[in-house]
Amino acid sequence: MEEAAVKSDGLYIPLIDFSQFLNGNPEQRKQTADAILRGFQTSGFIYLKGLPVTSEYRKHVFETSAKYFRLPIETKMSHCWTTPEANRGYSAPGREKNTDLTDVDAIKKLRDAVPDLKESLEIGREGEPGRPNHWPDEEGELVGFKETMLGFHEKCKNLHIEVMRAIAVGLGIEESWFDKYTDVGDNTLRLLHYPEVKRDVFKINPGQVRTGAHSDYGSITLLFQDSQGGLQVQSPTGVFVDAAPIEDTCVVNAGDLLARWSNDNIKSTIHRVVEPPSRPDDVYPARYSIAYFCNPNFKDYIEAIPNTYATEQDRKYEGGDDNTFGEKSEFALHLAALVSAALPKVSVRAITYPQYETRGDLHECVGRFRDWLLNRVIDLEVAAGTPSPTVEPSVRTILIGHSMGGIVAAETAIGIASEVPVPHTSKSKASHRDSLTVLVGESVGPTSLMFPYIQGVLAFDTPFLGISPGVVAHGAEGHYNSVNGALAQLNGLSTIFWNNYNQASGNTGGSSKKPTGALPAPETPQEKKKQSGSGWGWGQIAMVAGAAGALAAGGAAAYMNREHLTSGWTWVSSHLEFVGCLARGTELRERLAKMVKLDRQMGVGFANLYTRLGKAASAKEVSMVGTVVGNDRTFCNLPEKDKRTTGLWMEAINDKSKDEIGAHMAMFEPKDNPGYRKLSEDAKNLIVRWSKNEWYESSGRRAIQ
Ligand SMILES: O=C(O)CCC(=O)C(=O)O
Ligand SMILES: [Fe+2]
Repeated sequence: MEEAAVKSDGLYIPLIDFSQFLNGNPEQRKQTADAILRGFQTSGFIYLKGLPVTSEYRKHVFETSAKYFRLPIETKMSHCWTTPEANRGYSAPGREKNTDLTDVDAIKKLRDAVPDLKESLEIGREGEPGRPNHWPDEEGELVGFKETMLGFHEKCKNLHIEVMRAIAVGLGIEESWFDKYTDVGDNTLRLLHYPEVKRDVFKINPGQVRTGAHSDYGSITLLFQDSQGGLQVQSPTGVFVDAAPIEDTCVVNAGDLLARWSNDNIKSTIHRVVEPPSRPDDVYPARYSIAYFCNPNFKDYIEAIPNTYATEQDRKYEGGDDNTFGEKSEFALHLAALVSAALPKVSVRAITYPQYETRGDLHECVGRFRDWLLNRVIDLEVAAGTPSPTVEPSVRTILIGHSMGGIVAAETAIGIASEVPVPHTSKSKASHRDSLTVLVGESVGPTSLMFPYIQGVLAFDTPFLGISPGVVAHGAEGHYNSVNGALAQLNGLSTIFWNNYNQASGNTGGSSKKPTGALPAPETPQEKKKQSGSGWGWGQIAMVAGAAGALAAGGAAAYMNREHLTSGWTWVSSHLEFVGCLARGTELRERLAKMVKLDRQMGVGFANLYTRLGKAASAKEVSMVGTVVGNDRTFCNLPEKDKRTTGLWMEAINDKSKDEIGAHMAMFEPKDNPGYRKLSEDAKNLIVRWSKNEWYESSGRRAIQ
């Protein structure tokens, strides 16, 4: 039933007859499912035959693809790939470089030196709001192109559903377990063409490849290759082994997401495309392949698949990405609903920024967030059909950040606004003449220039002035101290808290009063495993975004996650750069002052809703500071009561929480925060207050796809 498709250097890739799963009896189905799962577990790759894709149909799709690539480059460039979010359209040779590198400069260098020798067309789910596919005009040879490709997209979508069912059967869980993740079909069909290339090119440049070594990022990839060859898969010993074409088969490999989703039971293996196996001629012929990259539905919450771990302890990865504002961003959605009801003239949307993006250096993170925000707003403006979005944007954004996310949100707003001349009180009539005049114009209405237009920054428990000494002090919450200790040991970071402590106590003295926090307990092997490469982040940014005259908000997460507090060094160091911004006292105060200025001069609303402990909290001994009365306990350092320099700070009392970090984390959990309703109301009222202006009054709610 199972043969070897590839067997070399310790790499074994099985060739499996999928018809035995699709049409077989229960025993055949189970055996086939087991073989499929085993293949994914051992090499991360399998070959499937017996597919519901006839040779003629396959040939037709490949021929249609070849016709497409024969179009002149200018024609193909007319519908080119634009943003990673949309991931649709044509990519010319040299645009993409497949690699597992993550450093932007290093990738650029590599791409310049050895660009992938390929071109491609990405086709996403047709009809996804705000993300249209970029189709070529259907003329001549290309008549019927769209229909063919959408038909194949659908065919592959069904194949994805069936392969995931086989994995479920192999794992011994409900066969339909994955169906709820695969029904939408948030998958990408990618037509690939590797143009013919002189043999010398590979000789002259030893690093030259057709597609650089990489792993795929989604759940599974269905790869249809022609007969030329060149695909290689990395063996356990690090050797690249040919995964030679076998007629009428499909190569299926698991991606990074499935590896993580399966608690690393399944492998996501590195592969690449090189020149075909040696031939006598001087020119390697063109190669065509078609990859179908599968993902769970983009809206889905992802956590470990059942039966991929024995006990809770064995679960290596945290679920989901977007649980700061409640498990499925409920708070963001709830708030969007409240705001929507209060602002009936505009459409309101909540959009969450992916958690994994909030890493590393603060300024780089802000840059990435800004790019993302810009793309999202452009998508919304395009969907709304706004004629000139940069002159008269119809989208207004409220950035909403939790914890450190508030700092990202504030930095983003400051950055965007700094490119806008401060408006004079008298408006020049010339300002709306054309977009260029407006952009460089000196005296214009504030609303016409900022793009994306930020209406407000709403922060939740953001330590704009650092973290309160009570949080770091050695006290009743024993295990939290390990991380504080770890933080304190790290160069530079020790000042995060102590600067603020000094400030709070009026002590401007030196570093002699640093805490001598205990180092974290030695990690268990389990914990170690949990941290290495797991990719969880301390933060996430969530957005509540509106469209077509609406609002958006972005923010981030808990930078201290309860479960991760005990994990010590790795946690701290992996986010060191980012958390490090808390150590820069002057920068902290300047940031706040800039936000206040933005509020006053440009009408960008700004507030920080900070947690304060209520009835459940006891007074707490704070070493070197004294005693903090129970209900004075906050997570954030509070400003002196001068709103002119620090903006609006509103308390959000939690009567259930016994400690500051608990309150900080439970802000958006109704069951752990009795003040949740009030918090939501306060947040809504602020957004409504900031948004009820001329723009709002002149809006009419428009339907957005
Ligand atoms: O063209 C191929 O055979 C493989 C392409 C690939 O691995 C990819 O695009 O991710
Ligand atoms: Fe790939």
